[in-house]
Amino acid sequence: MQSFNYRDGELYVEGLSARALAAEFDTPCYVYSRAALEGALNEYQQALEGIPHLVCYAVKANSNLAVLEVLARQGAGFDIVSVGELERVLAAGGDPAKVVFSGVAKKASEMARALEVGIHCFNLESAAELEVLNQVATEMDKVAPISVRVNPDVDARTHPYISTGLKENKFGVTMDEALRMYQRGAELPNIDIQGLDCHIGSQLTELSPFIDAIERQLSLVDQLQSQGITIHHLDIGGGLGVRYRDETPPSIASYIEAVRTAIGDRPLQLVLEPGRSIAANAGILLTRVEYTKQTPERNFALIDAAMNDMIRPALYQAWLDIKTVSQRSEGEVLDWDLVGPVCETADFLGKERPLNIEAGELLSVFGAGAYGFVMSSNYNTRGRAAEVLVDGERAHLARERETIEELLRLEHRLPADS
Ligand SMILES: Cc1ncc(COP(=O)(O)O)c(C=O)c1O
Ligand SMILES: N[C@@H](CCCC[NH3+])C(=O)O
Repeated sequence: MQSFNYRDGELYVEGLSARALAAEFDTPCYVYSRAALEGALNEYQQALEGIPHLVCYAVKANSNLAVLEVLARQGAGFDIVSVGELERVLAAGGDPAKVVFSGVAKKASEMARALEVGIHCFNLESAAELEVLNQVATEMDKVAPISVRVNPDVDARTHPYISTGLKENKFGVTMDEALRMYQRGAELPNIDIQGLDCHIGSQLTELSPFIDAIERQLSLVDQLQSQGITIHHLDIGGGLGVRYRDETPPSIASYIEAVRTAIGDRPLQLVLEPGRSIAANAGILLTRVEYTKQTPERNFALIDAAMNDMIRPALYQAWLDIKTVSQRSEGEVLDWDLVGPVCETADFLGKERPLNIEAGELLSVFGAGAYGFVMSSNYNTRGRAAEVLVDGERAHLARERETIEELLRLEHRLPADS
């Protein structure tokens, strides 16, 4: 069943009308579908049946506790990039033994916490980080499980800001450097070599870059084996794209099929770090048109969601589908620029969208479940939107709307005598 669909001209999220959700939780407001989250994770799990695997959902895509809880209950592991994300996973009941820790600049204190709770693996991104981790582990009398993240210099053919596997990107290390890091790691008593890691970018819509990267990883696995270093798991990262407009990414099943073929019958546990392909199409952003303003050049719909709520159009020129929550039979379809209240010309969610709208209209921004709320900010002292998780006929307030009092609470006036 589609989690977001129109019935009798009205948008529904599972069993609830979007109009009713907006009335209850106000706008702007993110709405996630539990069934859609579970469905996407299940697609991965089913496609991976029969081989040892761990699906580590990339928490950065959508880190709401209720979302993490849904995925943890279905057996997901988690890919984290900060101690903050680790605490979220723990708070949501996630299993630390299924956590992989990515990121180019982990602090010693973050490593210590991850060692304390016993994560599955640290994905190391530099030789310097290996030394720091060994030291932290030694001080704690622990052994740290590690992978080295290689940068295979493969073009992911995605937006340059979300490509991570080219040699000019800051991520990972070269194949040669990885080899040296494994040799060094094998000598260190508080380091336990477990895997080999790679993540070449996000919103990939073709299979070939993934397969190229995996083949390069596998040749390193073989080279390491010939030197007596055994790799137990292959972490292929995340990155599978979704359809926002007219993209035709491979399905989860065909992606996994291609990966399985590339790996063959090697005795490797397969670790994946999907984020967007689980969360993007499990969420919408509801927003209301406050005013309309028509000029000789443009038709502006001034909406109550802004770039601080959803920055992807401004940052990556991302195109998100935007529709009215109620399909109207009367009125006229015009091309509208959907712009927010923030004082930036880049503050738009869509441009020249053919829509039939008037002031007060409710709109739904689709594909907003990943890299939406998590990238929001308080720019222009705007409290961040509420987040709601729909489960069948029930709506669960997953995060309250931020109030201005809460925003001011962390700041302090100067002392009166200064
Ligand atoms: C290391 C790492 N793993 C996983 C992901 C998740 O990627 P995606 O949301 O494209 O699946 C990212 C983000 O690109 C990442 O940087
Ligand atoms: N934030 C990006 C994806 C980056 C993934 C993190 N490595 C987006 O919204 O498309």
